[in-house]
Amino acid sequence: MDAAEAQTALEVRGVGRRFGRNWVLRNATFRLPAGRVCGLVGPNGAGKTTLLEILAGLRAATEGQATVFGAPAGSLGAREQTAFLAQEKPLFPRFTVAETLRLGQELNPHWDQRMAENFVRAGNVPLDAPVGRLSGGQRTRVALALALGKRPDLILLDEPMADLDPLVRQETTAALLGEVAERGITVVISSHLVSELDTLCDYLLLMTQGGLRLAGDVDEIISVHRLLSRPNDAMSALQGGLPAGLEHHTVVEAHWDRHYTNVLVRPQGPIDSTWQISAPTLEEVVLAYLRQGDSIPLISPQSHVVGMSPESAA
Ligand SMILES: Nc1ncnc2c1ncn2[C@@H]1O[C@H](COP(=O)(O)OP(=O)(O)OP(=O)(O)O)[C@@H](O)[C@H]1O
Repeated sequence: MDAAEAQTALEVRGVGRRFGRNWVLRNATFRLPAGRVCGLVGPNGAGKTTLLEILAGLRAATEGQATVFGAPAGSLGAREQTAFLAQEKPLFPRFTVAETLRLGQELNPHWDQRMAENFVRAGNVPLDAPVGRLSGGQRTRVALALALGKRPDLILLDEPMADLDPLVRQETTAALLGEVAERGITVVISSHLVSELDTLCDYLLLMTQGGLRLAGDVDEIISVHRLLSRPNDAMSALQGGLPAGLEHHTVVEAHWDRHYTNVLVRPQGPIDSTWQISAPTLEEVVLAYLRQGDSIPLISPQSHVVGMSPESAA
């Protein structure tokens, strides 16, 4: 394995999945560098769970290939390096927390008992309590301890915090991020909590029913976008088309309120001085792409897969 490969956690080439006659995922192509915390965002039904299950080796792709640290997804080599946590957190309700961790130890040859125990203790989870009697937050801690105890290089999380109250979610997220940063673990975490993404991840994959729309470093994604605003000119507001003077830029979304025209663009050169220009937040960028499901994809250079043509440049 050469140096460039060693730094790649995931390489996904033209991956698609069909259920019956319906394609739910088509031509997903991206690379995820190792050591990143990657948010996976998209509307209901965009195929996030399907993609995570393919990466975890729980489901076969109908087309394309995915590798995990160079090993084909689903192979023993890939599964040994990967921990997957589904939204339902399947745990045995009658097992105590200690018994659950013991099971983790039995099933995983590289199990780190001390780390798993410390992780549940730090969340005030009693080791002798049956899992079925724990709160949602405590159950999430136990499920995360099982994932971390395996000492994986990659953790795939499917909306693990969706059912937690904001404070517990914040606390659990901080604990998880602390552990993964210390161990250099790569994380892919799907989430609908767009406003919390910037505290969670430093890399982003955004998919809609039309396919992958954004892939890349969060700072890079934000830096190639601008929010433009100027008082409405009556004609363009009436016509509702592309605001005049933006033909050379990639317009992600334009909308008109009573007084202003507001546009999110990927500038392709100087912007006309009639616009007020500001930098968008990650939330503003993500919401615009979610609303405009078919915008031109932005796959950052770091996310390009060698030998595959990027769907688009900035
Ligand atoms: N086993 C299956 N058989 C048939 N269709 C399926 C199956 N699993 C998923 N689908 C369909 O595939 C599509 C994508 O589902 P998936 O769960 O991957 O989306 P998602 O982006 O994770 O959605 P959500 O945000 O609601 O969790 C959905 O339309 C779903 O109904």
